[in-house]
Amino acid sequence: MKEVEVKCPATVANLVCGFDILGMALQEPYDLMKLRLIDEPKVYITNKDEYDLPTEAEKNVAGVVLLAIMEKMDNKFGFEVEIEKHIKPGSGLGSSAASAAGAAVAANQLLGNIFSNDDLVQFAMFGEKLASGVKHADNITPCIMGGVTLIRSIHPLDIIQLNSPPLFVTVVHPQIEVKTSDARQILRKEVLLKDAIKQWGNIAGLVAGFEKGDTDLIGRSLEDVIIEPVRSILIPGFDEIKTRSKEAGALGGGISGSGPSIFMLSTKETTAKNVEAIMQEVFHRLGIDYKTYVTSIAKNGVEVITGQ
Ligand SMILES: Nc1ncnc2c1ncn2[C@@H]1O[C@H](COP(=O)(O)OP(=O)(O)O)[C@@H](O)[C@H]1O
Ligand SMILES: N[C@@H](CCOP(=O)(O)O)C(=O)O
Repeated sequence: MKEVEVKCPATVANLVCGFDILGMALQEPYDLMKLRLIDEPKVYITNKDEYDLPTEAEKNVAGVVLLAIMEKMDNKFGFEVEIEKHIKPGSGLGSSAASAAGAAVAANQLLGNIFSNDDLVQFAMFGEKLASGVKHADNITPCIMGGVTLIRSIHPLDIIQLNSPPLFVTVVHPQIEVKTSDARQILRKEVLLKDAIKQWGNIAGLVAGFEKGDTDLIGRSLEDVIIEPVRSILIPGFDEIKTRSKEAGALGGGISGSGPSIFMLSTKETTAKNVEAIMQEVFHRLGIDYKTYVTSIAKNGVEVITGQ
């Protein structure tokens, strides 16, 4: 029986100003997933974690991605899936994307790598549509390809992999769930021209900063005048963490994906650890359980650990 095991990284989508178009993969946390090819054209899902996610293929993001792949291959086979989740659903750390991207990459490995990265992103977007109601690729693309990625367009798909200087990423995940679908519904549908001008200046600055390895430019460009003012209201301690982290030397940061996680970028590990201490102090004082990570940008996306 053909089987593969993959490691599926967490991702930070948006990178503050790039709503739905920018994202990066993290070294930590990550999910594990095992996939086996079976003769029956069905998807059987087993959860090996505490999150009680749906096991029906149509309700699990990994399941819908595999069903899409099976349909493309005329339903000649099926899959058994074991998901061991360490990225809590509704974290803003791309939990759904890790399963969607992991399923696409693992299935491709079992099928002899017949699909391109663009094909895998297209398949994985079925999972994001299920999780958030909308096809967006800013988590699944860095999850599949690693590093920092830009989605110039999803119709047609146009992905640009960006360079990045070595940076430390400090993340705090307050243990409250914010569903991406809810965090999208509260957004205003229209944008003022003056805000749009500021935002596209920041996006261009951020992309240029990553490409040139200009960390000061990255820091100056980590500003969001459209989404953050609305969503940050859902995250206790957000303003204090951002202000104090920058005072401690972080380049900047903001909401990870749709929240509630917050991330900050630093050039030095000591700064990243000081930022972690600030995050811990704030959530401890607020009496909210949390998890923190001091990690870095993952060069690789979903990795095959064992199997053919
Ligand atoms: N394999 C899966 N992994 C994570 N979430 C899943 C999975 N399958 C279905 N879901 C659903 O997707 C939603 C979580 O996705 P989302 O709100 O985008 O959170 P995150 O920001 O952590 O990706 C939850 O409603 C969860 O039940
Ligand atoms: N661009 C999306 C990203 C959602 O990321 P997640 O990690 O919260 O699933 C959005 O901001 O809605």
